[in-house]
Amino acid sequence: MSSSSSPATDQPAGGDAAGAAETATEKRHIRIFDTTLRDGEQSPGASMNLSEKLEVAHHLADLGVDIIEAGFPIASPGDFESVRQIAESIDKSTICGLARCSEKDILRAADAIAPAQQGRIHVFLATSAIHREFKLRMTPDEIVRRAVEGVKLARSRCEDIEFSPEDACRTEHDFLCRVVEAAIDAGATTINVPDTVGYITPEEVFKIFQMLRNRVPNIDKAVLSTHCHDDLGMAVANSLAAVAAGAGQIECTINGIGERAGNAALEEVVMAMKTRSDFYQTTTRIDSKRLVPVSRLVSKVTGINVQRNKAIVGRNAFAHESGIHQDGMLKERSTYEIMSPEEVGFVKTDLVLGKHSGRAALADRAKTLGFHLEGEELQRVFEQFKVLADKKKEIYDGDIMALVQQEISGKSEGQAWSLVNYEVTSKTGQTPRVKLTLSDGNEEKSAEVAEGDGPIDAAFWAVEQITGIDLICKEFRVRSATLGRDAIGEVNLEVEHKGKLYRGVGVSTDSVESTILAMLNAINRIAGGAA
Ligand SMILES: CC(=O)SCCNC(=O)CCNC(=O)[C@H](O)C(C)(C)COP(=O)(O)OP(=O)(O)OC[C@H]1O[C@@H](n2cnc3c(N)ncnc32)[C@H](O)[C@@H]1OP(=O)(O)O
Ligand SMILES: CC(C)C(=O)C(=O)O
Repeated sequence: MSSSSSPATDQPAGGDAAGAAETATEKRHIRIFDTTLRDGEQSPGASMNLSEKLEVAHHLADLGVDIIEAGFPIASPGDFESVRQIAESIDKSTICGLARCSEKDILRAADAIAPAQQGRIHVFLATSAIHREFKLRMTPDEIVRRAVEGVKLARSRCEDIEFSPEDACRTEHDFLCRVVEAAIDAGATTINVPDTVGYITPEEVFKIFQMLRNRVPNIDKAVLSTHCHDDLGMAVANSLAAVAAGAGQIECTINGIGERAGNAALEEVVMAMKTRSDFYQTTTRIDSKRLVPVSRLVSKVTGINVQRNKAIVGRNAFAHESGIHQDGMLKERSTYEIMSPEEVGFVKTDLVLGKHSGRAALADRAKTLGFHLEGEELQRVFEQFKVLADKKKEIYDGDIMALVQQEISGKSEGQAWSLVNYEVTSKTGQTPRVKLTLSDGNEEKSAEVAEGDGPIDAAFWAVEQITGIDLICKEFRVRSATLGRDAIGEVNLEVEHKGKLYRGVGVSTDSVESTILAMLNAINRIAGGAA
């Protein structure tokens, strides 16, 4: 797609080695608005606890994200608290809270972002005929009045206001122009144009943005933003079409997680604009070398795996399997590689850690993987590292990531159950037996059970008996964190308790122990109120 705002060069495509030259045109800065902690968390089963959200927010700020949508403060006290704490502790990015067009939502969002150096309130109200008639039951005039009131109230509490006409891409053009003009007059500084249901095509997005720029008289007073869902697999293409038509902000999530099929993937839109800056003529503040570590972190804390062939961050994204490709790569990498693995943060490991490594080497390795370990946190991970190093000869990056993730996920509030010791007996043809001792933080409690189909089932019974918390296991996944027979086994659980879903993760070289640790992680989330 070509346009006056995105001049394509007439150079041959193919990166530096192919000789493509950049034009002298000044590049447009595109703001990256990350909504992993809000829309991303709306992925079924992806809820994060407070410490996980804080960790992700710090990584997003280090990555260079301009705006972090930290949550929907009216949704729950936990959401409010996480937005407030993120606003309090991050000054490198703008911190944004979402609100419906209602007084209580807007005031709650304003209070949550109040501590931020730079705060934003994001007010939304659906505008399409389907949403107006069936969901909101409001007339077009009422929609305009509510949008104006909402933006004005938000603006009385904060300078930086984003307004989203939800389902904008299915809204009648005349009405969309009317709402957008009114919202800007009321004080909106960013106008986001969401494709809420992932219905639109790139050509149509391009025309909508062009139409808004041509028809809304005050459009220059606001930054235009795009927010695309991936129901038809076009979220990234649509976001880039919006940029080509003049959008100045992209809303996206790490790994493309989000409601239903997800949102536009941050790493994909960023690397498309970077690799094809000759075409898009845009820049971002994103430090691309941090993309892989942040992708791994989000995958770990949400329990949503990244598919192997996922663009940019998938394990196979830079793997060249076939002979002709390998031959080309050996002769000249740019024959088959349009960007380098190092550029997006894949690291080559030459330092292998083991039982003789100290804190400095561990902290350094963790830093390369994107984690800043210090103080008590470093000490706790170091202790786990030494226990592991006694069992395994060599400790790989995957092991370190698994230990750090366990540390982040384990930091939940309130009473914390922990494993003291266990013994398991399992023989062919006999019911397994588990002797288990846990600590609730004050005292140790033990149980011995002979029940279940196997040692893992027996461990479930024993944990339930001691904690008094009933769990229905909905999903149980074991994967090895690294290669080799002595690899760490990582257990990811999804359990139901009183109708709500909770996740848990546990890592150990022993799969029964990983299971018990994953159950305790889920139980501590239940106790701490984080799904
Ligand atoms: C497109 C998006 O992704 S928007 C963000 C979606 N995210 C979420 O919904 C996650 C968090 N949500 C929640 O925790 C809850 O839905 C809450 C706390 C916000 C509201 O809960 P409840 O008060 O029980 O309302 P419920 O969810 O059943 O229904 C939503 C209500 O908000 C109204 N509403 C929806 N959008 C808006 C809006 N932008 N402005 C004003 N009202 C709205 C609906 O019409 C409905 O009102 P009604 O109950 O009078 O029919
Ligand atoms: C709140 C808005 C921006 C949204 O998430 C959507 O429309 O998908």
